[in-house]
Amino acid sequence: MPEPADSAEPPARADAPVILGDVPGSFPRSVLAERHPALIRKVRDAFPYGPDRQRALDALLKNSAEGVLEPLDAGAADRERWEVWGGSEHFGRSWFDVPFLWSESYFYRRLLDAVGYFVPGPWQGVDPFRPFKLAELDTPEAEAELVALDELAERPAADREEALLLGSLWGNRADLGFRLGAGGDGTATDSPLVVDEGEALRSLFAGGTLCLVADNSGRELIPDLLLIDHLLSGRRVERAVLHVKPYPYYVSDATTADVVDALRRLTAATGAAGASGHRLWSAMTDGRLTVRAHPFSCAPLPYADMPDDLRREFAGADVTIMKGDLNYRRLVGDRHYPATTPFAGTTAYFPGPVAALRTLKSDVVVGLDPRTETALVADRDQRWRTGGTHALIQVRR
Ligand SMILES: O=P(O)(O)OC[C@@]1(O)O[C@H](CO)[C@@H](O)[C@@H]1O
Repeated sequence: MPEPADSAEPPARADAPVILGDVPGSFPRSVLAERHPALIRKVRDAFPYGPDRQRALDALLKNSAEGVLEPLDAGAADRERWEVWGGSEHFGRSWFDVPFLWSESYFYRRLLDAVGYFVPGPWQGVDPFRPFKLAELDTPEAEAELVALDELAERPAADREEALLLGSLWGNRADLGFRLGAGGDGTATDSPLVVDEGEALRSLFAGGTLCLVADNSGRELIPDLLLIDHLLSGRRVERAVLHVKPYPYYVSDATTADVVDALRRLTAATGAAGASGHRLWSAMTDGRLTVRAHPFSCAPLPYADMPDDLRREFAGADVTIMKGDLNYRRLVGDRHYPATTPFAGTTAYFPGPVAALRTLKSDVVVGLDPRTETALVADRDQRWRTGGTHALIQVRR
């Protein structure tokens, strides 16, 4: 088992400015000013909420555009948690003036309030994003991806592993929040990875424990589960822990209910996909695959601030895979780093080997070779950072 790394903040982290939402024309500002109102409209259209919920959605729309951040209601079970997570510092300020990670995360928490997710009543526990997540599982594209597994099953295990790893990586493009905005530029193809440390990652599959910190449900979670099945059934890992969100978040982020939906989708399939689904189901029932929904998974903070119990959990893993853009921002810190800042420095605090599998959908990136950065900028100015057209695999042992 690796020794816990030094938790002191590396200089790179402390020096780079935190990303805020206040710069006109910036990506964060477009998320707060355009994606969030679009999301409210979408959720409103998807459910016949009554007048009280409609009014609450109107209030959120207005507050998030021109108001200030306000504490959660007195009765909210997590009111104090949000104070500790930074609320006491940020409440009373504009949504645009606090760290982007903070205001964006708080928006999702407030959206759940507006739709009555946490309070007793007819809408308690009803995931406002569920219709979109379910629709994803039912597309011809999702079907084609499952059918393709039959052919993959014929290939040598090492090839299968590489394909499944890339499937899990590119599955991260399946992000419903991202599709609400100007994000994808429609030219997304599987371009060469801007950093490819896939081999280093695979060398860490040595029969121990894998933590996979999931991102989106549907067409990202299915390939994540297929990768886990491959690793468990080939004894590449002995045990896998899948971290999901304790409540709906960032539109399509996976919750336990989404894991069950994905497993049902797989077990209902024929051929290799169905077989995988049944193996995963058994792995969950016999404890080789466990699902965790830690409250910190929805925290508006970088993982450098993780609580001790979660730190111990990651310290006990032989490798932790962080999926997706948001987890990347939280892993390295949501800051304006020079793109060539070493990944190892920004993740030195992490208590064990850690890997990022991410398509690039926000400004943050570290660990690029200077030539790669120059070529990317020459080709598409800074759009490569946010367009979802590029991806990376980075590892810190
Ligand atoms: O974590 P994911 O699903 O890969 O991407 C989430 C994300 O791209 O969506 C937001 C915009 O809607 C970004 O701020 C955020 O990082």
